[in-house]
Amino acid sequence: MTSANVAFTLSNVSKTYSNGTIALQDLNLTVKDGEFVSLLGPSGCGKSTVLRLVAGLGQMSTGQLEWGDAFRHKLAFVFQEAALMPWATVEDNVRLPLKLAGMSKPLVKQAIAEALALVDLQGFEKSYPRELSGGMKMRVSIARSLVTHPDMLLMDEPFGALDEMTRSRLNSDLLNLWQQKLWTVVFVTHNIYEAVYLSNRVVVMAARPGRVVADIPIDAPYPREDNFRTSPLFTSYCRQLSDALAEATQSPAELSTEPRSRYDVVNSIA
Ligand SMILES: Nc1ncnc2c1ncn2[C@@H]1O[C@H](COP(=O)(O)OP(=O)(O)OP(=O)(O)O)[C@@H](O)[C@H]1O
Repeated sequence: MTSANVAFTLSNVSKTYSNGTIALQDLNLTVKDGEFVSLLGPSGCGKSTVLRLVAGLGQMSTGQLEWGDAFRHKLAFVFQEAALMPWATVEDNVRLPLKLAGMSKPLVKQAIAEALALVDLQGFEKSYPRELSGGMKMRVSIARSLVTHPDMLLMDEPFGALDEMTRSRLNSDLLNLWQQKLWTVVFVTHNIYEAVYLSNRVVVMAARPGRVVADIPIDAPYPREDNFRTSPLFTSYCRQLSDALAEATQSPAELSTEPRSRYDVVNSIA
């Protein structure tokens, strides 16, 4: 892989919080420009810590983060909670990052309109969060992230609190947008089906200490139609991830020391 198509590399990263919790130990991860990578793993395995370190929110204890040459790394973070200002309209919520950046008024108006169109919320500019469904609130939150035209989305379980139907719809819409906009996406989830449906690669992590235990490419073409979700290929990837997760929840003593090779895992599909 040339450095030109690398978005970022985390090398030998460890993170110990001030209370002594070892959140990550010796974690290595390279994400390519334009890739959709999911981080999947049990609670507490350090998925959010990885995202925060990539976003520059907090310092690693050891190791390094290197950005690829061609990558502009204009980042946007999307959290599980929509975290909208309840007293502000949809457009005022989406306006917030632009206001903080001091953008001029005509450009702001256009940027808000574009961001709301991307998430299919035209016509809801004057609505308040209390008038919206959970899925719509999450769309507003995503619009607020997209309004600054990021290259990379760091998404921390953005659809974890939504019902299955809404999650599935937002998954499809996110994939369509990703294909149009050529973002690099790092997506944290607990949900195997979501990870398989969305990703080029799923990185499985284990806890205590947080580390990578499997790195599984999802070799299925895009666009991924709804029938991908019911295909034998989809089921076999879900099974592999389920096995890797079961391994991830074993105690460290029971695990092999090397991460599973992505090719070993792919070869075992049949
Ligand atoms: N600010 C902090 N101070 C101390 N410990 C922390 C802090 N943030 C996270 N941790 C601990 O670090 C470990 C990894 O946390 P992290 O939130 O990264 O995991 P996660 O895989 O994202 O978990 P979840 O899926 O539950 O969100 C956990 O044991 C957590 O309790």
